[in-house]
Amino acid sequence: MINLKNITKVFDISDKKLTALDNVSLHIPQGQICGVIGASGAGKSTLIRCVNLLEQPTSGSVIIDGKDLTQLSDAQLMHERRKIGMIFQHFNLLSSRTVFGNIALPLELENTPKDEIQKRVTELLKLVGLSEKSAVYPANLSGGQKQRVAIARALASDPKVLLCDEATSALDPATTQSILKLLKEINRTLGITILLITHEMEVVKRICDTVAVIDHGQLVEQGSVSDIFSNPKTELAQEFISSTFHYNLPEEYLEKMSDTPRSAKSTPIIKFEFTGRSVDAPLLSQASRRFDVSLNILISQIDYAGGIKFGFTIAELEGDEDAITQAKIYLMENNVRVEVLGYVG
Ligand SMILES: Nc1ncnc2c1ncn2[C@@H]1O[C@H](COP(=O)(O)OP(=O)(O)OP(=O)(O)O)[C@@H](O)[C@H]1O
Repeated sequence: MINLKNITKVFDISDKKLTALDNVSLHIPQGQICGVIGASGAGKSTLIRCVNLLEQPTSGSVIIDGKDLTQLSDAQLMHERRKIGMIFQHFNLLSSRTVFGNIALPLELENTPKDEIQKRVTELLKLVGLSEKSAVYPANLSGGQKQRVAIARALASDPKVLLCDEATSALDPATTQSILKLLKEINRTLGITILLITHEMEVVKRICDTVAVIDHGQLVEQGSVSDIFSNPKTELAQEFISSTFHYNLPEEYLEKMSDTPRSAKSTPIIKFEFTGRSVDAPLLSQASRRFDVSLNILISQIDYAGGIKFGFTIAELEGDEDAITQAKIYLMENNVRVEVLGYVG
């Protein structure tokens, strides 16, 4: 449904050239949700803006529903853009129009008859759970409600594709969950293909089927969510996965911890991260037995993404220094990511 082929975007800034997208290719089949994740400045917004040609790629093709948008006349492009809805981080609602008026706008621009507008907007309000708010102005809505209005407006022209530009980044965690749930519902019930950009792996984990990691304008890794979570190939993908874990070490450990061992008796506090390839094997107990190292587990978490189990354990390791080193090597050889957080004692 969405097929980006070798997209490059170069911005001319005074006498310098900045390559914001470098030969990006991405295919999203009909009905799938794809997340593009990257750090600030990686090129996410430029990429999503190239999909509806708000930004003209310097080279490459943007094929939506079989048509290459870069080859169309302005009139043809306007027609094809109706197949593409978009929502934004800051909702972009018209403050002078009510909820009804905002959702009705794209239909009015298409000269849809009034009774049809009434019917369609009523349906959309029901879909996004805002039937009671039809006559309310955006200023009197919560962030989550505003995004629901924006979603309804994006769906008004019955698009085949929905682009989401950091759609939950301005929302609190609970509201984020409810908006992601709504997007998933829309994807399932209406079969709409969704491309979303985000800097949060949490969003990818919750609703995406596939994910692409963007870094300095290049897609450095892409695949199904289960593939990436079970076998991240780049350090960047691994970092995004790690960022979905939230933990606090006990205060008593933080107070005692130092970056380097204070004495020969110091013991390391180590974070072991497991992905789909390592999480089911009893690797920690194997390492403990094999190298005679004892583990005092402080925190452990397991989560799921795309049907894949992944997680981490933070433990204090006691034993001979060589034995600890060998245990660490053994775990790393078995696809466990090992990070020394500090030392105690
Ligand atoms: N209109 C523009 N003119 C010149 N440079 C631009 C323009 N838009 C984006 N850039 C540059 O292109 C690069 C990618 O920017 P982009 O906004 O796509 O990144 P991003 O991943 O969306 O970042 P963020 O998450 O901070 O919004 C940045 O270096 C940015 O400064």
